[in-house]
Amino acid sequence: MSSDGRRWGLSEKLCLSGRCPPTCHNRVSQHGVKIPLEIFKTGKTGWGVRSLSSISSGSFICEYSGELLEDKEAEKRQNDEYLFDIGSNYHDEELWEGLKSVVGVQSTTSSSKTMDGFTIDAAECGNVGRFINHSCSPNLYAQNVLWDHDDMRMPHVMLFAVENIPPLQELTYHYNYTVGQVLDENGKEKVKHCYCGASDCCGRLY
Ligand SMILES: C[S@@+](CC[C@H](N)C(=O)[O-])C[C@H]1O[C@@H](n2cnc3c(N)ncnc32)[C@H](O)[C@@H]1O
Repeated sequence: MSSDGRRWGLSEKLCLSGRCPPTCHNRVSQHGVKIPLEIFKTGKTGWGVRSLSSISSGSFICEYSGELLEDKEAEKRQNDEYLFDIGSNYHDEELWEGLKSVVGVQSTTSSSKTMDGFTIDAAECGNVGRFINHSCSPNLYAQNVLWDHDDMRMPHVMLFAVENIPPLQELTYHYNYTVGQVLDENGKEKVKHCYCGASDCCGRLY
């Protein structure tokens, strides 16, 4: 999965100053999973996740947890099914410069151009987030959140509801792959067909 298109959690970044209390509403993703999530067997995409209760738009669902790897280490992994590429091209230098003056924190990186990419691998260790499938018409989105350190290369990846979601509807987010982007060890294009079933499904994850 790739992070292209995701944006930083602006309001949570303001809490980097550490001046807000633990009850601050901007800390919604720091208190763990609050929604009763169920892992279930889907028709075509293996295990998936749904909620036993209704979810309000904007609610925090869960973190995508796993082993944090440098991209070059992740590329060597045989099993790429649970990789989440945090990426580095979401970095918004102008936004960060503005925030630094507001919250008085320093980025540990000087420029987006020098940032190394990181990937989360949930194959061996992870949480419920590793079972959430891709959809071309998703009801969740992934957002980068910084709260316990200020290294922008390795944010927490948090999943939030895009809309009100009724009970038992499968939870999905867009993996943000580009078709043709994933290559095998010989440089040959890898193909993974998409079975999300959305009317606007493009037919491929990558
Ligand atoms: C992070 S795992 C999601 C959980 C997975 N379904 C399982 O059973 O563990 C990602 C993998 O699930 C499958 N998958 C997820 N969404 C899919 C989709 N829309 N179409 C086809 N396969 C999908 C792919 O094999 C993908 O590499």
